[in-house]
Amino acid sequence: MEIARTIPELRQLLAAHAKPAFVPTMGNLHDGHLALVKQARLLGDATVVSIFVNRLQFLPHEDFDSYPRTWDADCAKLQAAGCDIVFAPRETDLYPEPQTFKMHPDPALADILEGQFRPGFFTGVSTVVMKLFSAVFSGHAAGVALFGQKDYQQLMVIRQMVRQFTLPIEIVGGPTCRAPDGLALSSRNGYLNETERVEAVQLSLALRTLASDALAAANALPAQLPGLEQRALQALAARGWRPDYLTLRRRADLQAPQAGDTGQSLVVLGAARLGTTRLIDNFEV
Ligand SMILES: Nc1ncnc2c1ncn2[C@@H]1O[C@H](COP(=O)(O)OP(=O)(O)OP(=O)(O)O)[C@@H](O)[C@H]1O
Ligand SMILES: CC(C)(CO)[C@@H](O)C(=O)[O-]
Ligand code: BAL
Repeated sequence: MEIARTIPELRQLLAAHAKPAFVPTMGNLHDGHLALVKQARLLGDATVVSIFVNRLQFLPHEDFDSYPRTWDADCAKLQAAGCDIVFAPRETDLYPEPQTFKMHPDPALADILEGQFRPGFFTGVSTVVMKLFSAVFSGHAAGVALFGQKDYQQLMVIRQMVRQFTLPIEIVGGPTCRAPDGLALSSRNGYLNETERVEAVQLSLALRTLASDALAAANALPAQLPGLEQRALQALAARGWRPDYLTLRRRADLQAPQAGDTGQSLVVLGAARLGTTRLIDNFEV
């Protein structure tokens, strides 16, 4: 496994390869990341994983400084998973000058849900992903990049960006890896204390309940949905959570369902704080 710190180093390592398969991460790797890496190995002729905690996607009060940085453990896991190249730029390698030129994703998709509660988040994400794509894929006629469905809205924003800029990159979504109790794996799970870790699965259970209540509503769904969502929010709040949103949306555009939308076209998504930890999750209905 090779390690590239700078874009020229990365490009040199990739020069002999035809189709990079790329997994962008912020490090502190878990089995969800490693499942993407294993999938990537089947899809390209060089597997590249980036590790970069991107300041641009964090609000000033968020956890940029405390975000776990676990370089040695990450490298050991990537080596064992069969990664070929780790791209771990320093901030000055990726942002040698202030990033005044930014991506502005469609507000209809990016200013709702995560974007409502983390304003500017998807500008930060899509800007760094565009920069990472440029570092990894320039000079390549084909490539593939993999993202987890745990970050459902992020995957949609990136798909839209790639489509609208006709980048020659296939975007592949990997299923959400879960702990045995059903909690979605996430780097931020490491912030939870023992009691919170036991409680944490309740976010996914609340989403499952919302999904099954919504299916039971059948044709009455558009009228009943606000009440069902409110009930789900209150149930989590009663357990001590501070939910940002628990909602049922259309998979196609993350807008509210309309009469006639069936289960297969819907997704439940949620974000909530337990203590100081903010968790997100979703299920396709
Ligand atoms: N449980 C999971 N299953 C599958 N993919 C995942 C999972 N968790 C994260 N990913 C994916 O891994 C990639 C890198 O994510 P990231 O490094 O932010 O990890 P994370 O666990 O999502 O951390 P965070 O706590 O910041 O949300 C993203 O595409 C993300 O969707
Ligand atoms: C895609 C990403 C690596 C961009 O910083 C990040 O948002 C993440 O880890 O999901
Ligand atoms: N996995 C999403 C990255 C973030 O929360 O900043």
